[in-house]
Amino acid sequence: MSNIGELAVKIHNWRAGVGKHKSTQQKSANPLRAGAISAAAINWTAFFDPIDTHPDIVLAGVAARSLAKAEAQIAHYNLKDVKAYGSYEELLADPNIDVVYTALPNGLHAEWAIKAMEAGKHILVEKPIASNASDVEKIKQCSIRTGKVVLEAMHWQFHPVAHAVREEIESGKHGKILSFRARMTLPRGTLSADDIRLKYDLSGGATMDLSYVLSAASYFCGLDSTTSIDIQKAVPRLSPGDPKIDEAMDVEFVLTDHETGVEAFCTTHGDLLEPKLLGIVPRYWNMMPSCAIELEKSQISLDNFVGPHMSHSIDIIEKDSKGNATGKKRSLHFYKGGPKWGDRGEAWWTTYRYQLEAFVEMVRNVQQGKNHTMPPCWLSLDESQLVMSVIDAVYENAGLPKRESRGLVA
Ligand SMILES: NC(=O)C1=CN([C@@H]2O[C@H](COP(=O)(O)OP(=O)(O)OC[C@H]3O[C@@H](n4cnc5c(N)ncnc54)[C@H](OP(=O)(O)O)[C@@H]3O)[C@@H](O)[C@H]2O)C=CC1
Ligand SMILES: O=C1OC[C@@H](O)[C@H](O)[C@H]1O
Repeated sequence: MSNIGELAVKIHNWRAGVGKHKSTQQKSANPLRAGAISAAAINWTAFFDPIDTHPDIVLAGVAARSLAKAEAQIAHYNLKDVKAYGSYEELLADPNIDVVYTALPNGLHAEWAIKAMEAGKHILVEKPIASNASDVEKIKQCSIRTGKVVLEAMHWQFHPVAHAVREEIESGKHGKILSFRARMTLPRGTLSADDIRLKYDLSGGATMDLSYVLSAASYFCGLDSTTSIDIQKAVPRLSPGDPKIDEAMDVEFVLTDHETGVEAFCTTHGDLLEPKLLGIVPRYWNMMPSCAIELEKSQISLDNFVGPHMSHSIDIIEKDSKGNATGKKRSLHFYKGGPKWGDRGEAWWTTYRYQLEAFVEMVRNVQQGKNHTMPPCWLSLDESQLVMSVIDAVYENAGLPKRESRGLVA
């Protein structure tokens, strides 16, 4: 799957002429020195590529469980001045590394996020940040204790598209939210049978991997500490090979804001192995992740909320006084700008590049003792934990065991 993401970003970069920006990018006098824990397939897309166009961070190391694998990834991407480490511990022990990115299997995120912070590193952790909400609490406590930055790489929330749609909703001009729908599917055949996403011991499952749909419900419906979450129905399609793994999950839930009394009825659909049409044709045409938000006065649809840098559509259709859709449609596009980034950013920045911009700024703020100065856009651990608690509740309602982190002492 990560290879498809890489191909998509390579096509995007080629179309947008990003190579020119990479070759002319000047680095600051003392850039942050970054290391990757694991030679994961997503490393280039989510971390190495955005580093190339950021002035204040360089890639300095890649660690894998074997030195040969780390060296192979460095050679594959022709990375210059990057050290290979034969274990994650070695990279964490290196004082030359300031910040770490990790795309380990989900069940190892919490353990290595904590180890990284205890080794004095700031860390960007792939989504979902942990196996369950109580492990996010352990990450949070460690971040407070060590004073290190930790950020869940929920990259789409850093893109101007997310902010523009949320601003429309929060403006009040469309009335209250009535319902929310989101879907994301991978056609059967995209994942190999031994993929980490299909292993319970590594905290796999569709609800975990496609946590984007729940994060979108949370982000657009304004889930916060004043909201209650009531899962009404969670229907999994179980893996024939492992009945603890949800290949797919359909969820219906209500988010109630106790301050405003607003109830948002949410439905999400995630499928890691969407059955082929007639058992033969992979449904690639369904792959575009989408959201639909029904408000009192309008319907907002957002296509490709996960990878909006490639292309996206935001359509706002007005409703008449009876609540029926009129033909009046407004279409928006946001490749840069929006309510959070303003003049900052470039139309060719990927979601990952926006995310890196925020991460580096937060690390610099903390290094300068400005712990409460936030980047234009941020995702707090409290927000990550709330989404993780929705994931826990979904598994409970579906009658499936909560995912457990590996290697974490209670
Ligand atoms: N933000 C995004 O767009 C995306 C995010 N992701 C997230 O990134 C993470 C990794 O995904 P992806 O890159 O596709 O995964 P990969 O399978 O390619 O990489 C996982 C890495 O984990 C390491 N690892 C350590 N222990 C184990 C173990 N017991 N079994 C298997 N691997 C192990 C391996 O590292 P080593 O190199 O040391 O052998 C491997 O390279 C997931 O959390 C996923 O949700 C994935 C794709 C897209
Ligand atoms: O962006 C993504 O797309 C598909 C998933 O399997 C992957 O883990 C995810 O982050």
